[in-house]
Amino acid sequence: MPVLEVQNVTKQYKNGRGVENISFSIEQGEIFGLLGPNGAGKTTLMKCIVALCRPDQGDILINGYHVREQFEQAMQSVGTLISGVEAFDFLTAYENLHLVSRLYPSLEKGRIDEVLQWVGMEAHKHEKVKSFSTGMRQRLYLAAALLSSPTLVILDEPTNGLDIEGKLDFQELISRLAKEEGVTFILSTHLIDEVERLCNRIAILSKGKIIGEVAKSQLEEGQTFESFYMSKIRKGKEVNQDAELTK
Ligand SMILES: Nc1ncnc2c1ncn2[C@@H]1O[C@H](COP(=O)(O)OP(=O)(O)OP(=O)(O)O)[C@@H](O)[C@H]1O
Repeated sequence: MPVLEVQNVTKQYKNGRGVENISFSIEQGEIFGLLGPNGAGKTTLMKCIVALCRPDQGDILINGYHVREQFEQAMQSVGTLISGVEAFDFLTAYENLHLVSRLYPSLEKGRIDEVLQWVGMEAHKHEKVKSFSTGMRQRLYLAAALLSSPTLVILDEPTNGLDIEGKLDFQELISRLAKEEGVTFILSTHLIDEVERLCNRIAILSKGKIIGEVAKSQLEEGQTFESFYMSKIRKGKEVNQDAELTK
């Protein structure tokens, strides 16, 4: 059974933007990259997956549970880092994670320290979040996403604001969790080197639609995720230009 199934999902905002008829599924242990230009619909789709946004049509299943009808069961094994979801500034890193941990009564003692160590924030755990840099906040959000030992982790531009070392540490952590613990990841990012390094499959969103999907194993000789991405984006532009000309 796939960890995540997105079936014909459409979400249209009042201004007509959003995502249209999106379908894909992800198997356990995959690192799935969601790529696309600014405004393509990546965050919207991720928000739909974790029910921060209600699709107009379509179904989303996590480990076989319907996100809409079986929300609690579906979300039990999900960790998320989605733009726009903030920590409490007036609490420390540890206190913020402690607050999140109350959602998961069966967490082991010491788990907060463990995830803080993973993301390199142990030394700052008793500092208030209001004094944190963007990168430190991002590390804290990642720690929160991993706190409950989720089997599916949804990361929206997770290395935004991280320094070089932070990025590399993060990439190592994701690879390790996927390989050793079988954790499944969906990752949206604009950093193509991150995609090449981490992802085993990608989907390309453009103007709310999927215009390409490929696994690393399906790439032709000499082809990279970057060249696949650029070929799809260029093709999309040509199609749009042709449509304009025939209007
Ligand atoms: N709450 C909203 N109300 C109206 N339109 C919205 C809303 N949120 C997003 N949009 C629009 O929907 C489209 C998709 O936005 P979304 O944030 O999902 O894109 P994205 O691929 O995550 O972009 P980026 O790479 O810039 O983060 C954009 O055109 C955006 O302007």
